[in-house]
Amino acid sequence: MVSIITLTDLSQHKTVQDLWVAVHGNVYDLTSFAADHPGGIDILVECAGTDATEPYDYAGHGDDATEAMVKFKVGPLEGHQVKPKNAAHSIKAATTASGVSSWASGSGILGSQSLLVVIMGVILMLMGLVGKNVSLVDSFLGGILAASSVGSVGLGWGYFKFKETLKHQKEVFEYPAVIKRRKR
Ligand code: HEM
Repeated sequence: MVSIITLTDLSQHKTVQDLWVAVHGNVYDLTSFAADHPGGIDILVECAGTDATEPYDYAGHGDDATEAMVKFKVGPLEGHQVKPKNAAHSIKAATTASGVSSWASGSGILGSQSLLVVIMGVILMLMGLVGKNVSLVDSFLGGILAASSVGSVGLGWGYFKFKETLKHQKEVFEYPAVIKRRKR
């Protein structure tokens, strides 16, 4: 039977000669590995006897580390709460999606505005064709003027919507704070 390790048990193993750390709900005995740790022995000694999940993630460990740590596993840590996987990614996905959808709905409205503008232009041109007091050139210019003003409003609105999308992404990239691993 696998015995659950309490934080008090864990805290008893905090020296170079007896070095345990907990990562993501499991406790690892890194005594034999510490000297070979690519990130250095000091950092392991610093977090020995504690739940080092946060610094572990912060260091940006990859698959090599995940594979290597299996053989050092002692057992599960008591009271570990499993965080929803890829929470940060879900936030990013949701925020980006909302940004994209607002952009998409923006362009949808832009599309209908353009249609409105074309209809207005056509009406004005037809007025020019049938009307006695309006010349074809005047009505055509009127159509262009109306089209460009409505079009500018639409473009301005679309631009602000697009800016919102960028703003969302910036916020997403700012959270959570992750320092990328150095390339070797
Ligand atoms: C639990 C067992 C651990 C194993 C098996 C492990 C393994 C590794 C490996 C293989 C690397 C090289 C980079 C990679 O391939 O990911 C690495 C780098 C590193 N590790 Fe660990 N590690 C462990 C725990 C920790 C802990 C608890 C810390 C605490 C802060 C830590 C801090 C670092 C740092 C700072 C680097 C260097 C990152 C860099 O500069 O590229 N490691 N580790």
